[in-house]
Amino acid sequence: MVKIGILGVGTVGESVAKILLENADIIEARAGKKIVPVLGAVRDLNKPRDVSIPLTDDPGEVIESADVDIVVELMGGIEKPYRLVRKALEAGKPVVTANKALLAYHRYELQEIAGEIPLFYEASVAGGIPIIGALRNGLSANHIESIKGIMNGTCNYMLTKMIQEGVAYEEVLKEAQELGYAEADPTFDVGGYDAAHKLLILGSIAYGIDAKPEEIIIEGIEEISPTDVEFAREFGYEIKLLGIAKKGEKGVEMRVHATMIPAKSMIAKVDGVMNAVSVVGDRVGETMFYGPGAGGDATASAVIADIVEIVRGNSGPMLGYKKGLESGLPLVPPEAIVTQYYLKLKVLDEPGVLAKVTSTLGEFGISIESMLQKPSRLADRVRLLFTTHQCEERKMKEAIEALKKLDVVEEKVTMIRIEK
Ligand SMILES: NC(=O)C1=CN([C@@H]2O[C@H](COP(=O)(O)OP(=O)(O)OC[C@H]3O[C@@H](n4cnc5c(N)ncnc54)[C@H](OP(=O)(O)O)[C@@H]3O)[C@@H](O)[C@H]2O)C=CC1
Ligand SMILES: N[C@@H](CC=O)C(=O)O
Ligand code: NA
Repeated sequence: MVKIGILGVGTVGESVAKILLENADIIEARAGKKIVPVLGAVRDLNKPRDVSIPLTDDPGEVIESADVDIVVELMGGIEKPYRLVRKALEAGKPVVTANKALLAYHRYELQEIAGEIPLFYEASVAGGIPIIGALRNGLSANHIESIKGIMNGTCNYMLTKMIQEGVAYEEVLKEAQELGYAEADPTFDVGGYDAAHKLLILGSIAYGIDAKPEEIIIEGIEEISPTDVEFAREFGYEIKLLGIAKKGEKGVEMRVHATMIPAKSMIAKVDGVMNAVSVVGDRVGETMFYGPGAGGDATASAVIADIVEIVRGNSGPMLGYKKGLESGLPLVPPEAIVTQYYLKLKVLDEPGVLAKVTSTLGEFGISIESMLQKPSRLADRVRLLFTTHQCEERKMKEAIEALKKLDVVEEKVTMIRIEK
């Protein structure tokens, strides 16, 4: 029998304990051994729970208990779980975690500490989708060309409900929290940070990039308006919060932001809490992984898959080597990324305005791909919408500052990156 200790018996932890108990027969058949949750740590021992396992309010007790063979970390946070996971590994106990914030900051230190002790983290990226397993195992023969996808269930659920049903931002965020999709601090979701944590984990497995969240572009969905969605559709695009990691001549681009993607693409059709990640390998070509990105049971499914792997005796390097993987490709600095852009400007409706705007873009070497002019609510203003050909982020940022200084342009200029 293998005994499991769970740090955090909340949305995911509770589901893990329940599934281990309720699906014990099938799990035992697949793992080859009985797997039993024996102890959980929580903050509040008096809170009602949906599952009955022994509880403590001292996480250290779970790690130290001679009765616990594998430690599962599902409490969230960064430094506290780091200390606990480290302690468990140093005590020689395998660890499973769903904590992407922890891994975004400490994955390489933990890989070092773990050594031969298994440290598995399938649930940390795209919830129930086995994307870590796909990269570590199924696609291990490939150099990875790109990884692109919807990696935050809360944002995709919110965008879908806001766009398709017109539900207000605050209301739909509350729904996502009640459904157990959102992080303890939901600004991690809507601000793009959670998707960035996941992207960094994938970027380490695919490319050996040892970057921190502060080193990549992270933008959320707070600024996306229904008007942008409507205009995006006129150009044939949908808007999704994407994580993108792409190998190019200068290294690896990594970024998270609201993105205009062709309405006909598969990812554009992914709605609600579902995530989808496209991985292009140099030998296999494009592969696509789809499934629930958040929620107790879906996430617990991935956590238990890791436990089963450990019980079967699998391990291997947690991420792969830090240096030397993909010839030590560097991270491309945010200002050097190259992509296409959508711009929305409100301008005075008078002769010569369009020329001023297009010549300003031209000064920064930005070439216009298509343009639309739309009436605005104010009679003396119009909206100009552009999509551009590829240009460097630095040039686009400089051009936006120059546009804002034109006397015919109103202060706010909306920019959304396009990914084809
Ligand atoms: N929810 C989801 O869909 C997904 C979550 N994750 C990750 O899984 C982890 C858990 O998420 P989730 O289950 O949603 O979070 P919850 O907030 O629902 O659960 C957290 C649990 O940890 C306990 N806890 C927190 N701090 C401490 C502490 N200092 N000492 C003891 N116990 C503590 C809480 O106790 P108490 O119950 O008493 O408050 C609670 O039981 C996070 O890292 C999250 O990012 C990953 C993928 C999907
Ligand atoms: N808050 C996250 C949970 C899963 O990782 C999300 O919404 O995707
Ligand atoms: Na996963």
